[in-house]
Amino acid sequence: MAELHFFTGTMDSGKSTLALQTNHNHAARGRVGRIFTTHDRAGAATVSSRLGLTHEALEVESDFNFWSYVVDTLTRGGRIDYLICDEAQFYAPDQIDQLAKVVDELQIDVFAFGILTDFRSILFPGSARLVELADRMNVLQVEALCWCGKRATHNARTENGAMVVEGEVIVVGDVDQADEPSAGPQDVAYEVLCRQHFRRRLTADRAKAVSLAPEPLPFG
Ligand SMILES: Nc1ncnc2c1ncn2[C@@H]1O[C@H](COP(=O)(O)OP(=O)(O)O)[C@@H](O)[C@H]1O
Ligand SMILES: Cc1cn([C@H]2C[C@H](O)[C@@H](COP(=O)(O)O)O2)c(=O)[nH]c1=O
Repeated sequence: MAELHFFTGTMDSGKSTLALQTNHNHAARGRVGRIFTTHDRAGAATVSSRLGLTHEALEVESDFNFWSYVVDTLTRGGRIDYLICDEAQFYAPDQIDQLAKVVDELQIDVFAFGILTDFRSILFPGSARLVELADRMNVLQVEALCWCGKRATHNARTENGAMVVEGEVIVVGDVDQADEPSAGPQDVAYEVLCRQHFRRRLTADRAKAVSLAPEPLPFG
């Protein structure tokens, strides 16, 4: 039986790597798939992993219809055994419904990968629909860590180095790497945090500044 799988985790937890590994393993056994993504950091029509793997993909525009695409392909004699869907948090809920229909009516496996919540800690509509419809939901086993060492559960956004909770929902960006110079004044970056430090808006930079300050921070 085909299934709709949803693999989720914070940013930087290995989702795109797993997406490309999943494609590799299925393709190696002669199965024929299609790889989809949208708004990847590496640019349009590309799935990129921080481990250095990249693969060309089909870009999912807002009016793209998975059901029509698959039916058209099969009607023209094409073969599709599975779909890999990266950055699925950005897909519209209707597109997730189309993916579920592809699984049920055409017996094609769908492997979707995406983050659950945005920088405000609110579910992305596409991810919410995946939670509602997926046959299996898997949380990535390689845990991204907060600066304090606890498991990171939230994706914080920083602007001018400070965590923000207002703004556009979709802003493509990356987590700052520890060995890279910190973001410039206009840069938007992301940082994964545990819930406590997300609630307190305590990013690594701010924690460092606070620990150097003479007065302790008055937490409410
Ligand atoms: N230099 C490295 N050596 C080993 N692992 C790395 C390195 N850089 C990144 N990674 C791994 O890659 C993961 C991020 O993979 P990626 O597929 O890009 O994540 P996601 O798609 O979830 O944002 C990191 O959590 C880390 O485990
Ligand atoms: C939290 C959050 C993230 N994004 C963007 C930032 C990245 O481009 C992707 C996530 O990619 P990853 O492969 O999981 O690292 O999503 C966004 O647009 N809005 C947000 O709130």
